[in-house]
Amino acid sequence: MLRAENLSFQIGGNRLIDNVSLNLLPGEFTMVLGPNGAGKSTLLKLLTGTETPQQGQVWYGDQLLTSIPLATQARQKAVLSQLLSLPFDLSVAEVVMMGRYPYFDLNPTHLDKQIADDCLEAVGMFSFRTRAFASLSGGEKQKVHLARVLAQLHRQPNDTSVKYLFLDEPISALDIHYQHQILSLVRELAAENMVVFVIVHDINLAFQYAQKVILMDQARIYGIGSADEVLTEAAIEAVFKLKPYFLTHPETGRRVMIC
Ligand SMILES: Nc1ncnc2c1ncn2[C@@H]1O[C@H](COP(=O)(O)OP(=O)(O)OP(=O)(O)O)[C@@H](O)[C@H]1O
Repeated sequence: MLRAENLSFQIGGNRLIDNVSLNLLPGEFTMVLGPNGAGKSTLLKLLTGTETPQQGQVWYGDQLLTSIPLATQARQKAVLSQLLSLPFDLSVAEVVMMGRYPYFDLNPTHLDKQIADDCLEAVGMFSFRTRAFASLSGGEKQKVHLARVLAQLHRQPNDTSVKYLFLDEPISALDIHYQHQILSLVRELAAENMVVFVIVHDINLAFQYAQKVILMDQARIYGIGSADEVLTEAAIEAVFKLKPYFLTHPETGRRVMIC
């Protein structure tokens, strides 16, 4: 389990995260929603150790995140941030292989190459493996970075340890087919003893995929629970300043929102 207790974080007197506590369970697909500037990406940075809170602590299992050696963290935790450009001129295969860096010393093994290829295949990008990463479209870049984090958390058959996957708007550049393909894939991964924390803006995707929703507003958690519990008419009006209408999906019966 991931446990965050009373996290607060400010920059120059600006409170970006205000006394946030939460538990994230392995096996549970958590989606994080909220308006622009609510603090979603900042919360992700605090939960992954990219930023250090002025107040509060983050625990991975029974260990404080700050006490876990970075080499260990690199094998249990993967992060996809919103920034997709790279400072170097790398091929697609080389970008995905970055996800395997925690596992080899100088040269990737045959297994590392196989895992990288499999992850590219999983996101529909295997045929691009020799292309220059910089030459890809925005959506193609996003898929390659997804393959990189999948390669980083790839499990060996006897590995049952908890893994932690953090994705900041991973489908923002993807067409509707790949939005669903990637979220289905991530849901399958969550079921394999993985803590999954995914920031999205699409409320209907949360109704469809999320097992837990965290709705953020103004540096705090506005609501946490199932999508039906959290994404209510009152909450959406209060947080997004928009009146929603709810329909019922004709086949699945789940809630669908229109505005
Ligand atoms: N380095 C910084 N200095 C000052 N303010 C910052 C800094 N980084 C972020 N902020 C502010 O903190 C707030 C939260 O930012 P954050 O990126 O966490 O929002 P978000 O919920 O992820 O938004 P979005 O949906 O637009 O991506 C924003 O108002 C942002 O302008």
